[in-house]
Order: sequence, then structure tokens, then C-alpha cells
Amino acid sequence: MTEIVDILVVDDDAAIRTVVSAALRRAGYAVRAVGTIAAMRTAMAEREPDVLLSDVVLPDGDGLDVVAALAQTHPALPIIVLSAKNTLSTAVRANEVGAFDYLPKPFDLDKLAETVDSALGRGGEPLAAPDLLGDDANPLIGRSPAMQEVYRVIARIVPNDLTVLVTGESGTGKELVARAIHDLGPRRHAPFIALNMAAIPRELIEAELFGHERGAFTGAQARSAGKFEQASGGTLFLDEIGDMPMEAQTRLLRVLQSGEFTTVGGARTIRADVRIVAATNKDLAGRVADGQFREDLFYRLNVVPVALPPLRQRPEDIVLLARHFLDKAAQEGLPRKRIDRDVAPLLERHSWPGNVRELENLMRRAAVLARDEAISAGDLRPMLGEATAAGTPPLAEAAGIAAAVRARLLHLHEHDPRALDDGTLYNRIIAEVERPLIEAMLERNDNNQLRAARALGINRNTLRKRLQSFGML
Ligand SMILES: Nc1ncnc2c1ncn2[C@@H]1O[C@H](COP(=O)(O)OP(=O)(O)OP(=O)(O)O)[C@@H](O)[C@H]1O
Repeated sequence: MTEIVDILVVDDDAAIRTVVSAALRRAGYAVRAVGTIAAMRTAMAEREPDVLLSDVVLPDGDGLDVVAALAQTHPALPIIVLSAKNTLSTAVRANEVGAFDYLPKPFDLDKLAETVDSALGRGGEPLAAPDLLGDDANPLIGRSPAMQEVYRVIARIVPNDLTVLVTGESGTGKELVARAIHDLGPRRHAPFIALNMAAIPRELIEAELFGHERGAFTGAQARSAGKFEQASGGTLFLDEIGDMPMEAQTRLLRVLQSGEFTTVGGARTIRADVRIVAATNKDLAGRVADGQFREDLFYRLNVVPVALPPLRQRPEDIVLLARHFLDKAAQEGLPRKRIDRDVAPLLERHSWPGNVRELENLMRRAAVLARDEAISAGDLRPMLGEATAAGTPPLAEAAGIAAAVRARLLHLHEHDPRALDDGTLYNRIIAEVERPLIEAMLERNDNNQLRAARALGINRNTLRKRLQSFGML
């Protein structure tokens, strides 16, 4: 006779109890389903189940508190948390309190059966030490299945020290994820230190990372602690890791292998007590193939990959994020605005080359520029560049010139690829950066060309030539 596996489902929603029970019975399990914590206790006293599936918000208490208690009293019982509160902190908390897995609602019934199967196979060993509790901050917004998958990965890596590589296009939230991993984990009381490889001169990267002794190189007048030392006990975020020069890569690899580093020009060896989170918007595997990135370092960094999906692949999140950014803008003192229902299709069909950052900037601009309290599709269309003939948004759309240029190139790649090869790209992009700069400096100097040219550090004739080329003279 085959052994009967008994599953107890706790959910106050009768429809979910019915659907889940039917799916699990079809998969060959015996199922009992109850709607409250009190009823669950009675059912557990009658007979201990082989797997428990519990909702988070229950009428007589918090399901996660119950899971935490059960993880102590019934360490062998695998518990799967079902939740409609699909936030990063729910995923992290479920993991911390010792749940075997976390399934965000609505879930796929096949996935449910699969999770129950693997819970039984695993024997219910909790995934994480149940002793740390993240705070309730939910820095990441998004309920799309793609973001839920990201939360599940983050929840699993938060409690340990594994090196993480966050990938994704520019503006998808890589830095935010790195901060969340730090803020929710055991190192949260120590510093989070970020270093952007693309933003510092190549020859200074090693000194920035490892620190230097007095006189280590020209200009090194005093000893300086590097980022590894500053981040001690905490997290070191290496942004744009794909831009790290080869020599620095070799040194970083050595640190990851030995757990120690030596300051530049110094004999001092220091133990590296940091968690490394690296990020890139480049195809790092491609760089390895081209010989621009060390393969061994790639594997060391890529212990746990977290891939952030571009915004255009998670349209369900767009309106949610738009509301969040309007709220944030209002908290920062910008006019409080809301979005009309009719804007959702417009936002959802835009391609978002600058991803979440582009949406955030758009909402800030709309908060300032829209006349009514409700932002309409009519307000947004020109800001999204839909009204312009070329269909390209102005460069200022994205924050940061490098990000703006990348966003523009992506946009051209998607909408007007021929423009990328027509031989005018350099001048066009430079003009777009240069013109607002010159305009701003003229304005600041009351249209006095000589003063504006001096402030810019260019010759007055050069300034005049540029103004002519812009048709401004
Ligand atoms: N899921 C999200 N929820 C809320 N805010 C988000 C989310 N993703 C990104 N943001 C916001 O969007 C902006 C860009 O995010 P972030 O700087 O983390 O992107 P990035 O991928 O590191 O970009 P880059 O590659 O250009 O450095 C930030 O202001 C961030 O707070």
C-alpha cells in the first residue's frame, strides 16, 4: 500500500482553499484545508501533516509568526508560505522564519505541486537561520512574475555572504537591489560602500579599492583607506564591473581567493571582511569571450546571478511604479499628482529604453508640468516623445549624461537603427549634450558670451561658432 501524504492548507479565502485542495488531490495527496490559525492548531493536534501551506494574512493572526513558532517546535515540517502581499520583505521574512519556500499569489498550480514535491524530497530543512529579521522596508516595487522571481532569489541570498552579480539594462534597479541585499541582511549595521568602475579614471581604481600608503604614487600625500577597508563588516558594491581594467581584475580575483588584500605601495596586508555585490549592464559573458574580462573572476563573481528584467518585459509593474514615484515626488515637495486611468495603455506600450529611471524622471516632470491634479495621456504624450517627428525623446529624459546617451542609443537601435550608421552620430549626440550646457551658462551669465565662454573654459570664438551651428546667432 502506498503511503498517504497529508497536506494541511491554511487560507482564509475559500476559493483558494478549493482550488489548491483540488490541485493537490489531483497530484495524489490527501488534503485538509482550514481558514484560521485556531483551526490549523486543532488540525495539527489531530494529526501532524507532512507539509503545511500557510497564508500570511489570516483573520486571527500573522501566518509568518505561526511559521516562525512551528519552525522551532516542528523543525522537520516543511512549510510553504502563500502570500498576496507580494513584496520583497514578505519573501525575505518567509525565508528568515524558516519557511521551506514562498509562493506569491496568484501562483501557478503546477508550480505549487512541484514545490510540495520538492518540500517532501528535502525533508523540510529550513533554508536559512531563523534568527534575523529584516525591517519592513520595501524598497523594490513590482508584482510582476518576473519581479517575484527576483524577490525569491534575493530572499535566499540575504542571510548568507555569497558573492552576487546583478545584471540588467541601465535603470532597472541594480543598485537598489544591491542596497536591499545589504539592508535586509546581517551586515546591515555596517557600511554599504559603492564604487562605480566607469566613473573613476582607470589608473586610480586600484588605489580606490585597496587604499594606498603615503607616497605610493605622485599626489598620494597621505595614507588613504580604500573601499575594501571602508566597507569592512559591510557590503562593497562594485558597479559597472565590466569596465574594470585587467590589472584591477587580477587583484580583485586574488582578494576573493585569499580573503586578504594589500594596499597600493604598501606592505600591509588586511583581511577583507566584506560581502561583494557586483553589477553590470554589459554582457559579461561576451566580454569573457572577447578576452576583456577574466573568466575565473567572472565565475567567482557570478556565484549567485540576479537578472533584473527590463521594464518593457513587466508592463504589470508600470502603473504601480508610476504611482510610487508620484508619491515620492510629493513627499519631496513637488506638487501632489495622480495618474488618469487612460494613461496606463500609453505607459505600457512605451519601450522604456531608460527603464525604471526613465519612468521615475517622467513622473517627476509630469508632477511639475501637468496642469491638473490628474496627469492625462495628453500631458504625457509629448514628454514620451510621441509627438515629435523623429519620435526620439530629448536626452534630458534620463538622469546622468552617460545614462542618457546609452538610453538614446538604445532608442535609436530600436526605432531608427539606420541613424546609428549614417556617419553623423558623434556630432548629433555631442550637440545634444552641448547645447543645453551652453544655453544654461549663457543664462547664468546674463547672455554675456565672454563670461559664459570663460566659465565654460572655452574660447569665445569657439562659443560663437557653436551658437551659429545651433542656429542661435
Ligand atoms: N523596482 C523598483 N522599485 C522602486 N524603484 C526602483 C525600482 N527599480 C529601480 N528603481 C529606481 O529607479 C532608479 C534607477 O535604479 P538604479 O540606480 O538602481 O538602476 P541601475 O540598474 O543601477 O542603473 P545603472 O545601470 O544606470 O547604474 C533609482 O532611482 C531607483 O530607486
